[in-house]
Amino acid sequence: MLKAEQVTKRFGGNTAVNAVDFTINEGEITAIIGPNGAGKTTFFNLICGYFQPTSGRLTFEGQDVTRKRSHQMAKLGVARTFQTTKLFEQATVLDNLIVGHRLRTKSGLWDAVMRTRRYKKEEHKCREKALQVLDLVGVLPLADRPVASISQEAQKRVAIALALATDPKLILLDEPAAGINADETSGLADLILKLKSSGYTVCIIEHKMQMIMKLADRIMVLNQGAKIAEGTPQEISQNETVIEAYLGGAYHA
Ligand SMILES: Nc1ncnc2c1ncn2[C@@H]1O[C@H](COP(=O)(O)OP(=O)(O)OP(=O)(O)O)[C@@H](O)[C@H]1O
Repeated sequence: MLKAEQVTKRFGGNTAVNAVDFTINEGEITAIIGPNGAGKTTFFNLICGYFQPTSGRLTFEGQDVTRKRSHQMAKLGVARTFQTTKLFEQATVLDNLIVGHRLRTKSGLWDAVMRTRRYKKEEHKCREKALQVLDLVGVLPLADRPVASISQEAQKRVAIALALATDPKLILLDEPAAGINADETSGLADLILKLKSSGYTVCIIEHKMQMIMKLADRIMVLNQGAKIAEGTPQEISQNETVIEAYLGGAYHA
């Protein structure tokens, strides 16, 4: 579905991503792991068009997308989640979804002020879509609650719903389980498996190794910008280079 060939991103003299070859297969859960500063987030930002590579090539469903911007990648079907801090805390869960979706639909200010037929039709569609994705991520009963009043885990589900509202084929999850407890993490892992069984392709950055080992079909390991390994969870957990660079004693303990 998505292919990176020799993708490199430099910031001044710092090579954040260094000649990475990588494939995301349709229908799979692919994970990117690696120590802090390894280049994981930068790689995500390259895939979804927030950054353009310094060199190398990206293709999505056979189309060259190396120079595409984020709104173009969103249209092609690539969405990423943001940290929950990007939610409007005082607004309700549903309004967060509607505003997020409206930012991506077609009506302009004129339509909104005049409440044209197009605007009303889009508004209705946004609302329907919002309710549908809130149901999918399991927070529909919280739709009318202000975001500030719901749990961290529920907020993380809302952040995922926000990405799903754009109807992506590929969804990129950036540390979805950061800062939540073990029970909540397991609930979130179930949701990610549900996304896969609903037909989404998932790529995930996560530090919680147990979760990744359970979820991922394939894992890529980055270290200092370079890919040092790629394989199934079992292959990765036995890979000497990975154990040395990242997993260390902590994983085996
Ligand atoms: N916008 C930027 N401008 C300059 N340097 C950047 C920028 N974004 C990232 N970097 C640098 O690129 C390198 C890789 O950072 P990146 O955030 O991609 O790593 P990461 O693996 O996601 O780390 P973490 O797990 O801590 O989030 C770091 O040295 C970082 O300082």
